[in-house]
Amino acid sequence: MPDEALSLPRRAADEGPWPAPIATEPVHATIVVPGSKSETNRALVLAALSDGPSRISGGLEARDTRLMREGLRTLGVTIDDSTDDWLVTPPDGGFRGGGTIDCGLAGTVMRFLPPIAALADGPTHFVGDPEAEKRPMGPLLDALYDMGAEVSTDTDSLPFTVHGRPDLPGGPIRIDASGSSQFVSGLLLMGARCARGLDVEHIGETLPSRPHIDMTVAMLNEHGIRAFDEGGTRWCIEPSRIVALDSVIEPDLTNAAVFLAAAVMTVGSVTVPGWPFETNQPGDRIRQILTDFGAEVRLDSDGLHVTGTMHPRGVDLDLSDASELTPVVAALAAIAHQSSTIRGVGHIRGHETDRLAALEAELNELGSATHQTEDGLSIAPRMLHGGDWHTYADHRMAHAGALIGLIVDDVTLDDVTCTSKTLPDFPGMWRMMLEQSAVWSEQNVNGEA
Ligand SMILES: O=C(O)C1=C[C@@H](OP(=O)(O)O)[C@@H](O)[C@H](O)C1
Ligand SMILES: C=C(OP(=O)(O)O)C(=O)O
Repeated sequence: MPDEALSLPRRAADEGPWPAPIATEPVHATIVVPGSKSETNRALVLAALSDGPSRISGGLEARDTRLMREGLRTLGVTIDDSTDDWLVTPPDGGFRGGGTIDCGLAGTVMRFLPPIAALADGPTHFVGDPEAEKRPMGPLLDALYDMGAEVSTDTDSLPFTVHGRPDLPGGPIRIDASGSSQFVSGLLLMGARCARGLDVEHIGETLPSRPHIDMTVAMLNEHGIRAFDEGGTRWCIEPSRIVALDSVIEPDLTNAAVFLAAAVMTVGSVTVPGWPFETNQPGDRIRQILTDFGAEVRLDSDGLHVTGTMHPRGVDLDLSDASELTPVVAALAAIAHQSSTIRGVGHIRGHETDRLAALEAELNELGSATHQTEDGLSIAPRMLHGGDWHTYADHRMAHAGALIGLIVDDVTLDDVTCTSKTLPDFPGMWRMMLEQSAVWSEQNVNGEA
């Protein structure tokens, strides 16, 4: 179980059932979204593997990134995160074994740190939340074994122990990454530190979340590492030092999605400042998705602006590249005026929870006609009603429930504190969004009078 010291402060008011606040007027708000989880955890890992100290600015302060920092500290990395600019100093004499790393429910921690532990001078034990023990790990653990590390595990999932060696050979690896792109990213991030480099070939039928692999390759390039991407399913990395580099983290575009979707839910408008014009984050796909629903979407130097429409359309989307968006998209689809189909996301049965089963169960509990397909969901328009919404410890299930609760009376989440996985204070941000909307409404009505 997670060490209490690792939990972010949770507000007593947010513990226990959380009645999702209703939007008494359309949402009109500007929401500043904290740093990207995916970029923050890659930047931390690359800084730890680099040839000198580096700074990370705008890093996300949330449970997943805190677990990553604690995990790296266990491996001997020094991280000063007492100010907003984190200073990361790699260990002098190589990575240190002998510790236990808590992965919580963080995919990036459980998939990015075992490859680094494989370079350590002793064994590292990995544990996680009970839900984390259901997440796929087998292909990555097999790959570590093929690279020259010993791995002890009873179940092919958490908990397990990686017996590292500083002279890890590496070499050619064949891996089925159809369960998670993070297997590939985790290997590529440390590949240059293997004695023979790494030659990773994906041998599965499908490869989800490809933009996240592109993000890994792009960040490796910035650190002076060339990962030759051969045909999109094979990546070759020469052994080399990893050049230390200061980095600035973009806002988390996937976390922004729930706030932007609030504009569509309530026929209001939301702005997210600092939206990058160019990015490797798959969350950027939300711009096209909300346009498909019928929203007006505009990107300018002030940020991304979304204005909702009275009659949101149904959508037909392949979300394999941006599967993290599925819960928020499914919530919107449930209130759209035509049927929707979401495809290409079978692997999210192995995310924080089985998201297809969870969305089917919770949406139908509120009166929806949602069905799982082999690789996604079909959602037909129905009038929704209030009820209990289970979050299954999944932050994005909480986002979906909160969204529906904006326009459907009496939706109560069993737990909202799970949102601290990637946002330090989602309930506070949600309340602030509604408070801003009330002020906007008052000013607007007064302005018109
Ligand atoms: O590498 C990353 O930062 C991520 C990759 C994706 O994982 P999957 O490929 O398992 O979907 C994504 O869903 C996850 O939220 C973050
Ligand atoms: C799938 C997700 O997270 P993780 O990094 O734990 O895989 C997510 O954030 O939607």
